[in-house]
Amino acid sequence: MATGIGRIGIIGGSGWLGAAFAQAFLEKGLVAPEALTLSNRTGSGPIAGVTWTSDNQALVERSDIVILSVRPEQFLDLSMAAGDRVLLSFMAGVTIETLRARTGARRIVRTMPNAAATIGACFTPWFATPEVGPDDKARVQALLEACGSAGELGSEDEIDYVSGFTGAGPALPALLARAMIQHATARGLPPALARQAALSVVTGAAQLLAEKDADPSAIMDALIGYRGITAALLETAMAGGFESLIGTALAAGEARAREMSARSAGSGGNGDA
Ligand SMILES: NC(=O)C1=CN([C@@H]2O[C@H](COP(=O)(O)OP(=O)(O)OC[C@H]3O[C@@H](n4cnc5c(N)ncnc54)[C@H](OP(=O)(O)O)[C@@H]3O)[C@@H](O)[C@H]2O)C=CC1
Ligand SMILES: O=C(O)[C@@H]1CCC=N1
Repeated sequence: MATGIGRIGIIGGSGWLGAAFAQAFLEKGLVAPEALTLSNRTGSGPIAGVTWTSDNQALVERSDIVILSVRPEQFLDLSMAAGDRVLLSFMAGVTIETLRARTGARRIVRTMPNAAATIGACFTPWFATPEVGPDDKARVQALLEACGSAGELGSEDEIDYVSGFTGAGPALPALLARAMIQHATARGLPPALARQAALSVVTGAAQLLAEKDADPSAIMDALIGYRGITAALLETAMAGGFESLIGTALAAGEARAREMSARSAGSGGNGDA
């Protein structure tokens, strides 16, 4: 192995997540440029000093850990045999069974990062098959922590749940910010100021909630305790079903992840390629 982490290959290394993790590995000194191989269909990309290829099997041969970061539908057109390497998948809705059937891998880790990986603020849950030993689990944890934090899940089933949760990342907070911008603009605030106000509310809240021991309920209770404006706002949102709607949305994300998993299953295997 080139370093304690080993040689890393990222299939889809020029994509949103693949490039974010590749940059973070290099910036944190976790992986040396000569130990990092990235692929896409053109065999070239914007990250310098590493090896680029369009040959995914060549990438596999140069790697100890292979990260799969193509879109689920692109995976169905992709051919590679992982052998004994650790295969770490970022893909939503592609099960361990499908990964095993299509790549021959047995040491498989499914993960669910999100778009905040680009700013190193992504929490990535992961689940590993029993064949992944403690040393490789430690490597996986270190690789994922390059873009934020990470934690092991107890079952693959939980990956489908978190796909619409951690995987969606900024999506629900962005919806909240947009709803605030739309309301404030309709109320007559200048659009630029409405945008600045809404984004500062959401990003300021994120920073407060990132404080150690921050408790969303405690923050709400403290503000409701004034029995004034925030109490009116929060109690109206809760009485209107805000929390139950968030639950319904998360359940819809989970259901879609399961549909995608079912669709990708039985798509055929070429693990001996
Ligand atoms: N983006 C997100 O927020 C999240 C994404 N995910 C999952 O992560 C995975 C990657 O997503 P994301 O980074 O957003 O996707 P992108 O579309 O940004 O990246 C996909 C990458 O795959 C490359 N690619 C496509 N086909 C092949 C191939 N046959 N061989 C090698 N490379 C190929 C593309 O390059 P080119 O077209 O040049 O070949 C591109 O670099 C997806 O499966 C998604 O479900 C999970 C959670 C959150
Ligand atoms: O929405 C998606 O399908 C991808 C995977 C999870 C988050 N983004």
